[in-house]
Amino acid sequence: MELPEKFKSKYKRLLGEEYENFIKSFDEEADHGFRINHLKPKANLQINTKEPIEYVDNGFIGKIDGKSAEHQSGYIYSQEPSAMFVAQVADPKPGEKILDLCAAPGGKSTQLASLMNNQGLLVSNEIDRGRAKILVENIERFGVKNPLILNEDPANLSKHFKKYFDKILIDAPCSGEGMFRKNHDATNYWSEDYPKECATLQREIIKKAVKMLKPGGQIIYSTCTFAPEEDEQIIAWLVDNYNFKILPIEKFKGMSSGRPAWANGNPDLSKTVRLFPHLFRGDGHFVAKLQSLDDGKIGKIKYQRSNVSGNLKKDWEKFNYDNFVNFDPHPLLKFGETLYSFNPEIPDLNGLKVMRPGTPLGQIKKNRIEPAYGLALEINPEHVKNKLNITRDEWKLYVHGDTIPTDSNLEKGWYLLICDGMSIGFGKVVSGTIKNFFPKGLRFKA
Ligand SMILES: C[S@@+](CC[C@H](N)C(=O)[O-])C[C@H]1O[C@@H](n2cnc3c(N)ncnc32)[C@H](O)[C@@H]1O
Repeated sequence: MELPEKFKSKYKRLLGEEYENFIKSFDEEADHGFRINHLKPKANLQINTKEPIEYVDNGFIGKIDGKSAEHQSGYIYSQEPSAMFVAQVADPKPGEKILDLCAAPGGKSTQLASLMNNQGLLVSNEIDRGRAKILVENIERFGVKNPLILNEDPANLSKHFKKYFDKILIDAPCSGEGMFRKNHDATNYWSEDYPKECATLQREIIKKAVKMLKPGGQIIYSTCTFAPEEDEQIIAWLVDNYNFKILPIEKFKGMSSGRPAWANGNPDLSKTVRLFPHLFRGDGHFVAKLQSLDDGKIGKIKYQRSNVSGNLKKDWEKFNYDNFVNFDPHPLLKFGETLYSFNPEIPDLNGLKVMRPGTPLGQIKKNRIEPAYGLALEINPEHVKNKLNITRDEWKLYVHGDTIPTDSNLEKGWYLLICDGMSIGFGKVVSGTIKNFFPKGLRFKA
């Protein structure tokens, strides 16, 4: 692979003897991986799980088909193997409040959600509107319960969540040197000064993150670049300017320690972790875990309240009675023309750019409700009255937006469509036909 000359001379100087192996690794094929989603009930998945990844209990080496039922239904998530290490390091505990500050397309958010097992609060934020929409699709597909998905600048976010989170993951925008193998065009953005420019942005993001962290909370910082300016030097700056200590991270095969000599010599920097493609099966990452040494109170917050009118509540209760069993999502929120359930720990959403305040339950129509696509992917099928098994060929018709012929004796109404055990969406059965409610913007030819 053609790499910028200044990139090569920089790493020759930094890596010494290791340099040749490092540079050779750029000519090897990029590594692919995927995770199986344990938030969903067991299903008959057609995937190859021969090569498990040691440090992620549901992670595997391999490439998945983005146009498969497994992918559409959120049973699997494609993620580069080194990127899977970060959420493991965050080690979220059920019940914690966690912010994924730079979250799109959602690899780390969906993994955090898995580890949190749908308990606690996950706030996933992405500054870029287009990328935030992809984040929504991926989190929705994954079936995360009551996620708050925002499209905010960290500065505005920090005004709404003062000293609030137990953990904040900053998977920072970076010079992306670890992406070169997968995306050769990324080398075009690279210049000698690019890592320094990225570091300036990273420091700004961290300053805002610190304001949102509870005293005693943790920051997990990661990049997919090798540049010391964005890795060890950022962490050195953080501990020099704020009251944090670097926590040790358990390393697995092929992982190496951060290099104090590449920053200010602080020996604790060796507690950070580098994943180099010449030593480790993955494209490359840097991860650090920091503990706030502050004590004191958490910030005061005005919580979001339910805003559902009496009539809408009645429509919801009828819709719930007709279609679900033992299902009581709450509190409820009308947001736009959609009814959601939301996590009662979220702050008042006024003044925030909200992509999703929680789990979408249904589209509000005049005097009735239609089930939301996102609900089909989140709800346990046990709670749905009418279910219909469809074949993989019928699934192809569904994701293409076609109607599907079915038994003409089937009672009219909403059905959760299930393919090989995977919930894939709702359909409306009317006189021997399943009417298609797969969202228009997501349709594809499988
Ligand atoms: C490395 S990517 C995140 C990948 C994601 N965590 C995942 O695992 O799928 C970094 C993200 O930071 C966002 N970003 C760019 N500038 C930013 C800023 N000033 N503040 C916060 N996020 C920013 C980018 O749009 C990008 O989506």
